Amino acid sequence: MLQLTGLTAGYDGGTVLHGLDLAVPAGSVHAVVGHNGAGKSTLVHTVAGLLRPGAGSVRVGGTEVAGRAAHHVARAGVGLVPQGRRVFAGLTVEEHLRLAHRPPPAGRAGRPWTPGRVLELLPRLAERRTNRGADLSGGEQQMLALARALLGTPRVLLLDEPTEGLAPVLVRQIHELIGTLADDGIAVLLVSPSPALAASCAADVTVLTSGRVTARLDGDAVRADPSGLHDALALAPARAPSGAR
Ligand SMILES: Nc1ncnc2c1ncn2[C@@H]1O[C@H](COP(=O)(O)OP(=O)(O)OP(=O)(O)O)[C@@H](O)[C@H]1O
Repeated sequence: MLQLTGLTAGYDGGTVLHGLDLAVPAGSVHAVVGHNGAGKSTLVHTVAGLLRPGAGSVRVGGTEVAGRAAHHVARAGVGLVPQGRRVFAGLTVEEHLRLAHRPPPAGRAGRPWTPGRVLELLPRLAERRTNRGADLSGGEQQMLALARALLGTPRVLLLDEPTEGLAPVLVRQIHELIGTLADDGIAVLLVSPSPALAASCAADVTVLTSGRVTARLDGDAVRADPSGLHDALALAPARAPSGAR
């Protein structure tokens, strides 16, 4: 469902992603794990159309979207849950959901996501539906960011550090939710510095080091023995050299 080939991207200072190849089939979770500065957010932003790639291909269900604007990529079926959640402080949960709801294009397979359906999936948000973004806990804000992305009925969901700063009980809930969404047919690409998140729910795990793939592991193998993933991360430099190259 999501196919990246030779993806290269960066900023004015230079190249951050160096020819990345990666695939996420429908109904599966692919985790990209890497230290701070490895290029994880750059990867997510490039796929989402927020950053123009220097070279390479981004295919969503076979359609090329590399270099297209973010609204076009969203229309092609890519949903983004950004790092830091970015909910609106002054809008209520209901208002967020109303604003985010976009009926899927004609012919899109699967059951469309509506505000009612996301509130069934996320009952805590239903209880907080009249609360403003500023009054939600970090976990509730994360759920709201996820709800907002689902309301475009995505075929591909990009999750940028979805458990950052959350208590262990919420981290477990997010792991379960990610599994539920993949079971529903969504291709999930999640990026995180946490090997635990990758090991919890991913079918495939890629280690990103200074914008290059340095290991590809099978999720079941990581669950059986996480030492391979820990070794791959230990071999990666803890920090990318300062600035983009
Ligand atoms: N807007 C920007 N302009 C210039 N350089 C940037 C910009 N955003 C990120 N970078 C640089 O690109 C590199 C990769 O950053 P990126 O945020 O993609 O890493 P990351 O793996 O997501 O890190 P973290 O886990 O800390 O969020 C870093 O060297 C960073 O300084």
